[in-house]
Amino acid sequence: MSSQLDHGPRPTTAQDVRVQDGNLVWTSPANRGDGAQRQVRLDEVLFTLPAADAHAGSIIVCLKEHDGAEKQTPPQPPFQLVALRTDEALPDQLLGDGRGRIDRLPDYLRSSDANEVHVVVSTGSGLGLAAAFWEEVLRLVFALVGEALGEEDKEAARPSDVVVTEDAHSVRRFARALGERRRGGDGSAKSATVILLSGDGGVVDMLNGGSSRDGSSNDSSSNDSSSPAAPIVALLPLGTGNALFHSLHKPVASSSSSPSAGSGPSPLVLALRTLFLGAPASLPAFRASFSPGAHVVSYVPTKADGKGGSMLTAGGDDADLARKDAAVESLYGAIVASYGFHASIVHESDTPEYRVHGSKRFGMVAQDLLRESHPYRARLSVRRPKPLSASDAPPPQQQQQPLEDFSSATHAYILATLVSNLERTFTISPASAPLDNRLRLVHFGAVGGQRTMEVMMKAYDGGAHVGMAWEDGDGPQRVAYEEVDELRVEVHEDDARWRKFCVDGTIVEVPRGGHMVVEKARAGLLRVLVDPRVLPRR
Ligand SMILES: Nc1ncnc2c1ncn2[C@@H]1O[C@H](COP(=O)(O)OP(=O)(O)OP(=O)(O)O)[C@@H](O)[C@H]1O
Repeated sequence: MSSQLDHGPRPTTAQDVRVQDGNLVWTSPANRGDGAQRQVRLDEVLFTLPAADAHAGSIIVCLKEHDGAEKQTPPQPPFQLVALRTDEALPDQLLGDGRGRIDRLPDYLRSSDANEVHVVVSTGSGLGLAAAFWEEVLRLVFALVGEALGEEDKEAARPSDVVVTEDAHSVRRFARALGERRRGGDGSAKSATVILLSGDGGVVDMLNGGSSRDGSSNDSSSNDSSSPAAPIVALLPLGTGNALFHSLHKPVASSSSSPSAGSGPSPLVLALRTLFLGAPASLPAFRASFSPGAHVVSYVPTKADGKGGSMLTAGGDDADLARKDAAVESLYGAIVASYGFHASIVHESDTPEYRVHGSKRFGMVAQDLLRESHPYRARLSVRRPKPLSASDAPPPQQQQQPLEDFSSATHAYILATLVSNLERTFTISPASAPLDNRLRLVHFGAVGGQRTMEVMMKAYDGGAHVGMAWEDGDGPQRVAYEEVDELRVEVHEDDARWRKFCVDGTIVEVPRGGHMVVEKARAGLLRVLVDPRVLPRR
């Protein structure tokens, strides 16, 4: 795929531009004869730009998306970039609610001798729309912005390169090469921004592929400064769950001023606004360490040679897949580390057959797992945060709290997370706020398929599962929810199917008696671009 940007779309001239019922309405001179008005929802407006060739005037850039476009006849492109040019004063509503005006290319998007801007197009993510989004939207937005901002910015607004993934290791390879360049030691290291057209997997690959540092830390206050050298990732949510994106944008996702016009900006609209109007922040991360013998489990198509180890034991037609393992000692994550029901769903739904169903794949596999309702046998221990002293200041001696065992020997759900949402509408940790760098545990015991289902459904109800408590034959039960500094899970299962951990979608299997320890990593491994409205107030 070429990294050359040609011209952006020629903007349509718009007159009588106004806001009406949450819509941006205009008349186009070409259509004057039919008197027809055109409109987009205000929620579809990305931002405005100065018109390049005039002292006055503006370009309004919008993104329309079409559900099920591929099923129409003839098939429609799923995205349509709309650019309007007007010489009129803009309605005030165009500047607000996350819509802004770009008068200068932000530093983090300038390709120069001092800064690289990379676009990573992950063709295997989600429903496979990343390449179309790059070609039909993002490439053109960069061209529009460059043209609008003048000659100097036009050059700077060309991304340094575009990486299109060819296999499951492409992003890691890219991250490793980026890390090596940046650690070159010749003093020439550049800052870098990586625009990820992917799901959460792209972030994990960036965290694990590029880092050479020991990032573990028990110091929860160490997130105050992000290293200026840490690369910035910008998220374009083209995966399935997009947990990190939805969690970072949750406070601004439903703040639309135009309730009459729809349900707020789409994730891709929010993402494009953040890309051009955002601010970098240190990305909170954890480190999951595994006992000896642990290995990452992945599957590769093997029609060609038929080799590769044991086949998937559950989750669809597995005839064309072979397992490919790689030893692992530790992994960084920014989203979730889990054992039990969640890890099993992620593992068993990650087949080509299930992937075509988008986020529905999780529910499909969940049904089977709920029927089985396996009681996961493991020892769970947590290290709780040290209570603040009366003066609310940390005590002078920063001694750790002890690891404490949970009494139950069987479990349905053990999940530690740094984010609020695993999908846009699935709120696993309602107390988590963007960038708060607090690790929270959600846990419940082996309570049976029916009750597990009820707990999960409550998570779709804004995270109402965290207060649930009930009585059953084994006595009082509840969904435990608390902040932890460290989590340790030691697995006592004979069948390897139930010895899977999940770290941000990566599946790790341990031998019987093996364990995973999760603790916060120190700040500065990566930075992430966020909507400035979610930055902590100083
Ligand atoms: N061309 C390709 N061939 C094989 N695998 C690919 C290719 N491109 C990307 N992948 C892999 O596909 C996976 C996509 O994961 P990613 O997290 O981006 O999407 P997702 O799983 O659909 O979304 P989410 O993790 O947000 O639910 C990654 O493991 C990536 O390495």
